[in-house]
This record gives sequence, C-alpha cells and structure tokens, in this order.
Amino acid sequence: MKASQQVELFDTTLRDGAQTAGIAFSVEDKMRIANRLAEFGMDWIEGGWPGASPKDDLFFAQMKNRNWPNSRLVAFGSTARPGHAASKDRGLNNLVESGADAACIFGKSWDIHATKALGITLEQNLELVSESVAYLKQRLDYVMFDAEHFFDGYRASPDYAIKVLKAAADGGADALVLCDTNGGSVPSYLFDVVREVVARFPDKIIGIHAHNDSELAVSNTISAVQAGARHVQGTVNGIGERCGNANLISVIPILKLKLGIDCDVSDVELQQLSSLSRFVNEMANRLPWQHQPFVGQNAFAHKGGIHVSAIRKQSSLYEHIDPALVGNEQRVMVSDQAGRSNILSKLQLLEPEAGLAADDPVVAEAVTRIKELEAAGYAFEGADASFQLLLRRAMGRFRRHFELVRFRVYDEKRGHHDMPEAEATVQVRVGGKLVHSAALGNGPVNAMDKALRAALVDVYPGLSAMQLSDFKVRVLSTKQATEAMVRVLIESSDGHRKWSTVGVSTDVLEAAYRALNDAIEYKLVMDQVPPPDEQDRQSSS
Ligand SMILES: CC(=O)SCCNC(=O)CCNC(=O)[C@H](O)C(C)(C)COP(=O)(O)OP(=O)(O)OC[C@H]1O[C@@H](n2cnc3c(N)ncnc32)[C@H](O)[C@@H]1OP(=O)(O)O
Ligand SMILES: CC(=O)C(=O)O
Repeated sequence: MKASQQVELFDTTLRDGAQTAGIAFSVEDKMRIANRLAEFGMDWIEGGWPGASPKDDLFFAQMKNRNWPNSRLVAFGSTARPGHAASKDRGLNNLVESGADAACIFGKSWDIHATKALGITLEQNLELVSESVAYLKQRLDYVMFDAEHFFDGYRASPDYAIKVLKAAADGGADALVLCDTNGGSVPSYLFDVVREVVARFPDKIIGIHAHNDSELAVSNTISAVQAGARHVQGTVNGIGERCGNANLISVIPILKLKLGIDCDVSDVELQQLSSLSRFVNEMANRLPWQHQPFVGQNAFAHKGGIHVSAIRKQSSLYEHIDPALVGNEQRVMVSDQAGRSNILSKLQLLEPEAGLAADDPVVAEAVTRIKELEAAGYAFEGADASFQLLLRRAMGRFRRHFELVRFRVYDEKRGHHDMPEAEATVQVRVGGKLVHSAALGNGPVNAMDKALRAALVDVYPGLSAMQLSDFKVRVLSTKQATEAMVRVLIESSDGHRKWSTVGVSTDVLEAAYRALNDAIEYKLVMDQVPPPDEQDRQSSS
C-alpha cells in the first residue's frame, strides 16, 4: 500500500455478495473473481467463510498458492459459539488454518442481539468478543472486527455499543468495522456516529460496512469516510444480502474523482472499472444494469436533442465525469427525442467520410424521417444498422442489392403434441434475374430468413456466414386493439460483428421481413459488396 493512501478497500463480493438471492458462484468462479479483484488492486479480498461450506473450504485450499503482490486474502467468520472456549472453537480454528492473510469476524454490538439471538448476558458477549479476537490475533497478523448492527446498537445503547468496540480493541483488533447491517441508517446520523467512534479510538482503523436497504449504502459509506473512516467494505455492483451492499463500483470513483481521496487504485486501474463490473456480472450470471452509474451502458448515453447539441460543444455540459476515466464511453441515441445534433453525432461515428454540416438538408430530412418512423412504431435506439441505412438513404448513397418479388410462409402443425413446421418460399430479383427459393425452419421467421439468404447466396456468397442471433417481438398498443402494430428487432452476426435492425407493421411477418431485409442490406454494405448492376459493370470493365 502506498504511503499516501487514505482509505483501504475491502471487497466482500465473494462473501456478502455470495449471500445475494439468485447468485451461486462455483469454486472456479470464486477463484477467477478473486484473481481479477487482486489484478484490479483491492487491498482486502474476503473470500468466504471457511468451515461454512465445502465450496469455501476448497476455495481457501486452492488459494493457498496465490501470488498477489498488492492484495490480501481475508477469511470471514463469527466470534466463538457461546459456551465454547475460543481455543476449542472449530469456527475460529478454521480461520486460523484457512491460509488467509487476515481474519474478519463479526460479533454482536446491539444489546438485544446478544441477549435474544445468542441468548447470553451483555457481559458474556463482551468476553466472547475480546477472547475471540485475542485468540485470532495471537495466530494471525491481522484481525478485523465487524461490529454487526453497530448503528442500531448505538441508537439503542451507545454505551454498550462502544463497550463492544472496546472489547474488540482490547483483544487486539487492528480494524473496527461499523456495520449498518439492516441498512436502515441515514447519512447524517451515520456521519455523527462514525465521527464519535473515530474520536474515541484514534489508534484504530475505523471501517464501514453498509447495506443498501434504504438505497443509501453508497451515501452512507461516503459519509463515513468523510467522518474519518479509513476502511471501506463493499461489493462489485453492490450485490449482497437482501438489497445488497455498498457498491464499490460507485464508491471508488466517488472517492477518487470527486473527493480526491486516494484508495490505492491507480488511474489506469480505474479505467478497468467498467470491465470489472461486466466481468462480475458474467460470473454471477446477471444481466448488466444498463443504467448503473459510472459503468452502465446508458451512464453516458444522451437522448434529448438539447443535451446532444450541448455535449457536442463540451461533454461536461451534460456529463459529470469523463467516461473514459472509468472505462466507459459516451453514446448518442437516435429517437423521436432527437435533433440535428444527434444525427450529426451518429453520422460522425457511423459515416465519418460523409462530412455533413448541421444545416445540410440531408440532416434535416433524416431528423424528419426518424420522427415519422418513430411515430409509426419504429425504435432506432436499439437498431443502429437500420439507422445507418436510413442515413444512407437520406444522403442518396443507398442502392438496393435485391428486390423482393413475393414471399409466402406456411406454418403447419399436425397434432397437439407435434411441433409445427414452418416453410417459406421467396422470389427475389437480383440484377436482371428472378431467383426462387424455399426453406424449412423452426419457426416462420427462421424459415423466411433461410429462404431469403438461400435465394441470394449465389450472387452474394458472404451471406452464408450470416446468422440471425436474436429476435424480439413487441406488440405496440394502438387505438384499434384488432390492428395492433408489431415491432420486430433482429440481431444478426457473421462471426466478426453483430448488428441490429428493426421492422414495424401490423403483420408480424412483414415486420420481420423488413428487419431481415435491412439486416442483409447492412451486411452487404459493410462488406462493400456493390449492387449487381455495378458488379456487372466492374466485371466487364
Ligand atoms: C450479518 C451477516 O451477514 S453475518 C454472515 C451471515 N452469513 C451466513 O450465515 C452464510 C454462511 N452461514 C452458514 O453456512 C451457516 O449459517 C453456518 C455454517 C455459519 C452455521 O450453521 P449452523 O451451525 O447450522 O447454525 P445456523 O445457521 O442455523 O444458526 C447460526 C448460529 O450462529 C449463532 N451466531 C450468530 N451470530 C453469532 C456470533 N456473532 N457469534 C457466535 N455465534 C453466532 C446463532 O445464534 C446460531 O446459533 P444457535 O443455532 O445456537 O441459535
Ligand atoms: C458482517 C456483516 O456482513 C453485516 O453486519 O452486515
């Protein structure tokens, strides 16, 4: 740790994060996450509770050969079971034998928890805390004490809550971590309590462990730091028991970028924040929260025309930080909320060589067309490829690669238990030629996609690499319920890239055809395949 460090980071993704409903890390997941957290530069990585499950035992056994230059592994546990001498307590001995660099044990600091949950006297609880900490401290270099329910305990009985901290300090605890276990505290109260504790224990590192039940875990953590806490516990993406823990993905940039508080994460490591967040989501098998502050896909996405106009002049007019600092990027959305600035921004990204100015009639036409289409049910926000084709059409730079003559799709089901079979026939004109094809599919859109590409693949062989990778249908409400509009979003891929297109109609197959048509045209445009008459011209010249 650097001398200038003011706050140490304690990650409990693998312990409190593993207590999240719906998350079940395997031992391999835990090892990958632990190593990634160490690479990122977390000071402390709480790996789990040795002895609580075979998974955690295996994890600690496997981590014995870790090689982390800057991070230390922590084993979590509780004070000894009441009635057991610390030296005979299996739980404490599991921590000692775990191979971790440090232990973090929780103990009761709310009087009612000692008497109700543990069923012991207040005095016995103080002994339990000091003896458990002392036993560990004689065997491990570093021991942290999580004062469970500290803020509720302090409200109920400040004297007793402080006595518990003193018992841990007397036992030799290196850090006293104040837990807002039920997540019910507010920042102003928490600030005052932390300040009081910091004043009473000037020689100890005071830490904060906040839960998010009132959606205040990050605010509470920041308040605690402002009141003098020097150790911050939290998880990646805020996962954790019930509503989660303080989200380190937000806490870290707030400390570093807004408060100028150093936390042993270099500027280069900070740029890994977005990818760390994505990585943990992958491991936890969770969809990313697109609006997640700092790292979400929409954290720096601009939709309103007024906003886009301003950020084109200076990003900070509508962005609280430079997204690159946390490894994120600015996005401009195109929708019915767009103005010319949105279009120009997208143009610069998608068609940089077009070089259009804000007053170019093409830009105005594109804005009008987008608004008309969005009013008719299109949504270009998630369909960049259709949007790019729209721009090319507006610029007069689009030429069809084929023309549909007709399609017909059958869906046949032969009995209650049989899966239906879909068959599509398609007729297209490519150059001067009429081509006819048919295909079977596991659904009507799949059959249509196959038939369409089968008709085109002789002329455009690159289409054989293309696949429909996702397909979403949304029914749009209209005044006439019998004539609902349907929006189909299609994601295609060719092994190198993915692109999305959109089609809208009252007929789901027509909507799908429009999206498929755009998907194929886009692939050909991106591959710089000329339309057939140009091909003829090029091959005869
Ligand atoms: C605030 C927190 O997040 S604390 C961490 C919570 N995390 C977890 O519980 C996840 C891992 N836990 C487990 O795998 C299991 O609960 C184990 C292995 C730890 C214990 O399992 P069991 O022995 O079957 O006990 P069980 O879970 O039913 O109950 C917990 C026991 O610990 C006792 N206990 C609770 N806190 C403490 C403490 N600080 N010190 C000592 N004992 C404690 C409880 O009183 C209870 O004992 P009792 O059964 O005699 O009443
Ligand atoms: C220790 C802990 O996880 C808590 O008190 O919330």
